[in-house]
Amino acid sequence: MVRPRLLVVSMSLPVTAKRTGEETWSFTMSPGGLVSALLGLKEFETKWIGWPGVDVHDAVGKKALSIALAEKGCIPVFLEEVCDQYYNGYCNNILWPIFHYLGTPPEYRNDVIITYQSQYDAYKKANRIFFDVVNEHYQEGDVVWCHDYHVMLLPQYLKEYNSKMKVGWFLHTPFPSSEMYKTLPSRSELLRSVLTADLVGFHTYDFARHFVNACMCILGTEATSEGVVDQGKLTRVAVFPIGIEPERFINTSKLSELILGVDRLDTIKGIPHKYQAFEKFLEENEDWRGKVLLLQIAVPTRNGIGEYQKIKDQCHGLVGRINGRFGSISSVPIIHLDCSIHFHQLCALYAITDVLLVTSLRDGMNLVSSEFFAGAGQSLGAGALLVNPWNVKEVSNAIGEALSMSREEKEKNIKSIFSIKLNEVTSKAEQETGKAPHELPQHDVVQQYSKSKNRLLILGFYGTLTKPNKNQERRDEGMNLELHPQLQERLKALCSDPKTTVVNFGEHDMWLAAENGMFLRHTAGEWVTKMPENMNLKWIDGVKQVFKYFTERTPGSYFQASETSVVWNYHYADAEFGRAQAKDMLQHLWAGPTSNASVDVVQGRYSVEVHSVGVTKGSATERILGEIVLQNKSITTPIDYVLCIGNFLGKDEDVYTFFEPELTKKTMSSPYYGSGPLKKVSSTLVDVKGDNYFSVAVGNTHTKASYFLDSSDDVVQLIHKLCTHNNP
Ligand SMILES: O=P(O)(O)OC[C@H]1O[C@H](O[C@H]2O[C@H](CO)[C@@H](O)[C@H](O)[C@H]2O)[C@H](O)[C@@H](O)[C@@H]1O
Ligand SMILES: O=c1ccn([C@@H]2O[C@H](COP(=O)(O)OP(=O)(O)O)[C@@H](O)[C@H]2O)c(=O)[nH]1
Repeated sequence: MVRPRLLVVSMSLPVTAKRTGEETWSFTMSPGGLVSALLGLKEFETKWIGWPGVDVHDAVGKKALSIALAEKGCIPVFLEEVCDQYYNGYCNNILWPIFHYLGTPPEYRNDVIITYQSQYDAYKKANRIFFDVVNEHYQEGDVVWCHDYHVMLLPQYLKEYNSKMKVGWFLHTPFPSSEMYKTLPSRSELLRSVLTADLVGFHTYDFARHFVNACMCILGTEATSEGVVDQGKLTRVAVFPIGIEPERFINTSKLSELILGVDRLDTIKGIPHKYQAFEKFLEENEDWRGKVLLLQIAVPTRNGIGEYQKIKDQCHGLVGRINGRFGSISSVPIIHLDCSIHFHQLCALYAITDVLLVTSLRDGMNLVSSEFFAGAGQSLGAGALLVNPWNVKEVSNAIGEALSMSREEKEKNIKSIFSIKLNEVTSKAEQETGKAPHELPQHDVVQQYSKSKNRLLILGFYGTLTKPNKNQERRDEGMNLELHPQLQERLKALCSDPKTTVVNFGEHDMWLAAENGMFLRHTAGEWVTKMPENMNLKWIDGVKQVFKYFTERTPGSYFQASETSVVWNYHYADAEFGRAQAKDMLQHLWAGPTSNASVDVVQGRYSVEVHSVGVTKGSATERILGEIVLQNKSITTPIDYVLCIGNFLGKDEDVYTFFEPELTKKTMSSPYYGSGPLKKVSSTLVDVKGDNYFSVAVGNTHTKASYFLDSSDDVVQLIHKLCTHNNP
C-alpha cells in the first residue's frame, strides 16, 4: 500500500541556512520545540515546507539552496520583503503576545491602523506565498499539515483552491481564553480560516476548549463532542500533547550542585524571574553560596524584535548584579550563555544536572522539562516541584527543597513520573487471582459467626448493600445510592450486638469509612482524618479540569470529586463514545495533571478514577483497625471472625486478602505495623485461621475473594441469617 505523503508546513524549516559561497550553503538546526517535536515523524514520507532562515535575492542562490535543501527533504519558501513585517511584526509582535496573554504591545495601541494593517497585509501575503509553494509540490492524496500561528490563513487558501485536500492545523502555543483572543482585530478571519481545516489540534484540553469557545462566542458556531460545526460543516478539534523521543535522551557523573536552565531567550520563558528567585535563594541560604551553579542556556531568538533585545539586556544586567553580589575569585553563581548548544552537549548536561529550573510564564508545551526527565531519569532520578514563577519566594524555597532532596525521594518521584498506573479492573484481578472463587457456604458463615466472640464485618456499600439493578440496562448500573430497603432493621440489629464490629456506611452503631478509609468515624462520633501525612493533593484541581472538559464533551457523563479522589462516570453516555473518550482522557491525564503526581489512575468498566497512590481499601484497613482499637477499648479479645463482603474495584481487592491467615501472620510482624497503633495489640488483635475468615465478592467471579454471592439480595439474606443466628 502506498503511504500518504505528508507535507509539513511551518514558518521555519528544521534547518537554518547560511550562505558560504555563491552556490554553497551550510546548515544548523533551527531553535525551538516545534522542530524537536516534528523530527520524530518517521512513519510518513515527509516533505517539510518553510522559510530557510535567510533572505535570498538572487536566482543562483535560490536554486542552489533549493537543491541543497531537497537532499534534506526540505522545500524553501522565500519570503523576501514581507518577512520582517510578517514574522517580526504580525506573528511575533501581535499573535505571539496575545496567545501568551501578554496583550497587544503598546505601540499598536498608539498607531493601531497603520502598523497593524500593514503587518496584517504582510501576514496575508506571506500565507499566499506558502500556499503557492504547497500547491506547486502537492500531489493528489498528500496530507497537508500546517503548523502554528504563522500559517492560520493557509488552510482556507488551500481548501478554496482544492476542497479535497486533506488539511490539518496544529497550534504549538497556548490558545488563550476568548476574552484575550477577542482583542485581536482579525480574530474572525483567522478563526474562519482555521475552521476550513479538517482537523485542528492543540497541546492541551484547555487550549482546545478556549478555541471552541472563541468560535462559539465570535462566530456563533456550535460546539459538539467532536469539534466545531459551522453551517453544517464539522471541523474536528482534538488534543495531541506533543511528546519527545525518550530514547534520544536516555541513551546518551558530578560537579558541585548544578542547576540548569534551557530556554529560548523569550519573554514568555520567565528567565528574569528565574534569576530573581535564584538571587533570593542565595540571599537566604548563605551555606549554598559557592556550592551551587546555575547554568542558563539562553538560545537566541527573534533578534529583530525590540522586546527580545530588551529581555537580553535585562538578563545580562541581572546576571551581572547577582554574580557581583555572590561571586568570588573562584566561582560565580550564574553562567548565562547566549547561544544554542549541540544535542550531545545538551544530553550530557541533562545527565549531570541536579535541578532543572523551568519558570515559563506561559508555554505551549515546554519540551525541555520532558527531555530532562528522560535524560536525567536513568542516571540521577528526579522529581518535579511545581512552582508559581511569579512568586520569587516560592521558587527560591523550591530551589532549596530540590537541592536538598534525598536520592530515595528523587527515585520515588521519578518512578511515579515514569509509570502511569492503569489498573484494568477485571483483567488485572483475573491475572492475579489464578483461582476462581467458590459459592459462599452460607451455613458455615452463620455457624462460625455464632461460635465467635469478637467479629469484624467489613461491608462495601455500592452493589453490596444497595438495591440490585433489576433493569439490566447498563445505564442503570452503579447509580443506585440507596440502602437496600430490607437492610435498615437488620443492620441495626447486627450493629447493636456488642460482639460485632461493623465497618461501613450507615446510620447505626458502626464504623463509617469514607473515601477508601481516608476518613473514618463511629456513627456516634466525629470524622477522623486517616490521611497519611504529607499526602500531596496538588494534582486534584488539574484532574478536575480534565474531567470537566470531558464531561462537557461527553453527553450523559458526570464526575464526582472528593478530598482524595476524582471519578468520571460514563454509564449514561453512549458506550462506544464513552470508551473512546475515556481512552483519550487517559492520555490527557498522563500528559497533564497526573504526569508528575503520585497517583493511581484506575479505569473501571464505565469510569476513570484518579486517587493518590496507595489509597486502597486494603491499605486503609490497617489504619481503620488501629483507630477502632484506639477508640474502642472494649476490644480485649482477639478478632476471631472476619466477614468481608463487597463489590470492589480491582485496586481495592487487597481488602479481601488482608486477613488471609498466612498474610496476617506475615504482615503483623512486618515493619509496616511497627509504628502504628496496631503494634501494641498485633499479637492479640486477630486470630483468624481460615475457617473463620470469609472474603466475598458480590456479582464478580474474577476476584481475589475466596467466595462470591450473586447480588445484594443474597447479602440481605445472609445478613438476615446472621441477625437471627441465635433465634433461627
Ligand atoms: O522559530 P522561532 O521564532 O525562533 O521560535 C521557535 C519556536 O517557538 C515556539 O515553540 C512552541 O512549540 C513547542 C513544541 O510544540 C512548545 O513546546 C513550546 O511551548 C512553544 O513555544 C513556536 O510555537 C514555534 O513555531 C517556533 O518555531
Ligand atoms: O541549545 C539548545 C537548547 C535547546 N534545544 C532544544 O530546543 C527545544 C525547546 O523546546 P521547548 O518546547 O522547551 O520551547 P520552545 O523553544 O519551543 O518555546 C528542546 O527540544 C531543546 O532540546 C536545542 O536543540 N539546543
